[in-house]
Amino acid sequence: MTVHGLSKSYGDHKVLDNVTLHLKHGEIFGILGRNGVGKTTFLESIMGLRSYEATGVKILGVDARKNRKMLTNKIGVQPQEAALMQRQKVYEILELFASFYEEPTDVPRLLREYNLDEISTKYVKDLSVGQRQRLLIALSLVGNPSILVLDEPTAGLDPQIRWLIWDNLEKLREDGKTILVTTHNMEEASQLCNRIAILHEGVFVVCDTPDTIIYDHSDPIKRSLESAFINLTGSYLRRGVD
Ligand SMILES: Nc1ncnc2c1ncn2[C@@H]1O[C@H](COP(=O)(O)OP(=O)(O)OP(=O)(O)O)[C@@H](O)[C@H]1O
Repeated sequence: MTVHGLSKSYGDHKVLDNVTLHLKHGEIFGILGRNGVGKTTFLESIMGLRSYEATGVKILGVDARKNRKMLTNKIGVQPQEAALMQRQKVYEILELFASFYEEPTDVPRLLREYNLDEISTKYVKDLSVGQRQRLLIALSLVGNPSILVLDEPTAGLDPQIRWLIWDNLEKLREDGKTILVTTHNMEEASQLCNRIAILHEGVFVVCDTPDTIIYDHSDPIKRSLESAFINLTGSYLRRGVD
């Protein structure tokens, strides 16, 4: 996936300023950045969910704007919570989403992998936060996509569920899937991601492996991704934002 010169403004607020990014096949790529910096805007733009200006966005070698329909089947996007019909059962909603695709993933397998099999007959409205999040990720995989795009997939989850999701994402990478993920979790970014880009004031200020970013940008006495992140994006609080 290659994104060239992508810009996005809301009115006169320029959120993304001519950003460029290249994802390698079969990697987990993390996008980090402070709250409100534009991570979701970036993901939703390349997915065609928001308008944008760009010199070029190529996904799986084809122009994303001209091949939107074809790409819909190749990219798995974690649906918004609102896509969940509260009065449907877990397995029903997975089977419904699966019916939209020509070659869907095996629903019972997804239920097992995301520990949803024991609650497959539960109504969506009765699910816990962790169960809902596992269902949303399972739904992003139901079309058997080549590229998976996840916006903060583990936000607000307990360590057990986070680890289950990390394990499953690692297995997907082993299967050759490319995964683009945003996160505020530095452990997740440094352990799971092959490479990371940090978005700050409209541009990616760094794009490299976690180890290189830590080595190049963190304090020598506090070697960590968090220290590198703070050094690259500032330790100040932003008036009206934080
Ligand atoms: N539809 C919209 N109209 C106007 N402004 C918007 C819109 N969507 C987002 N914004 C603004 O654009 C900026 C970037 O928002 P975005 O949600 O992309 O940030 P983010 O990095 O994903 O944030 P977070 O980490 O808090 O989820 C924010 O200032 C936000 O208020």
